[in-house]
Amino acid sequence: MGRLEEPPAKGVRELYPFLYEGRADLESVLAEACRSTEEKAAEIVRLRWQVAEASADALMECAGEMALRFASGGRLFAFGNGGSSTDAQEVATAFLHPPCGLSLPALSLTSDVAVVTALSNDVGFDVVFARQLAALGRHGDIAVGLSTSGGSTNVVRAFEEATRRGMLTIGLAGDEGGRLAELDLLDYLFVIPSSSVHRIQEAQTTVYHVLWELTQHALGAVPAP
Ligand SMILES: O=C(CO)[C@@H](O)[C@H](O)[C@H](O)[C@H](O)COP(=O)(O)O
Repeated sequence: MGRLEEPPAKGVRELYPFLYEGRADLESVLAEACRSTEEKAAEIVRLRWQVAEASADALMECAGEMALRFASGGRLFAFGNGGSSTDAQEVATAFLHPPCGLSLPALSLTSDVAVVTALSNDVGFDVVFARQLAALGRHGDIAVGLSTSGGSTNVVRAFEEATRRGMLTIGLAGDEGGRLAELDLLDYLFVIPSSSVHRIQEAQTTVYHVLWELTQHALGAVPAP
């Protein structure tokens, strides 16, 4: 990989003089930003290796369980807050409308603004996912919850509801797993060992894309990864 030490300075000062107003140090700031970008890229590679090494067997086993659920008519429900809410949407989209392989029934519980706001307004944000699972979830379905801290109450409550309903429960968390790890509630918990919310979110994409690929393979829809 080429080094990123040099800032993209050529012509920048001429093209965007307002950027430099009152910022004599901007070039060194840009250089530092480039260096730090390279370090972050290296960190995300390291984290992905760590989670792959620590969880290879669990990922394969989990994907096998997911394939069994889908083959028996199960559906996947994904949920999370903030950046994890859009990750939940990507999880659902990847399973429902993949670039190749089988289209599988999957829904994000973060996507319907009317449902999310009504439940939050009328009942409380803590139950925004649990209430949806109480209405939609059935024995044999799959719950995928993402939380970088592992501590969001609405994610924990959703998993409690999913467990009551006999759903397969799969959590993605960061750091040391937070409350999701402490509660020891889940069938599978994949932890990204970082305290950076952004690095955790980046590594979590790899976890759920690998789960997607292994599940499709277990269903005979795509070749072995
Ligand atoms: O980091 C971002 C966006 O990248 C934030 O929006 C972040 O997702 C939000 O603060 C969430 O509410 C954090 O919740 P959680 O991941 O700890 O469950």
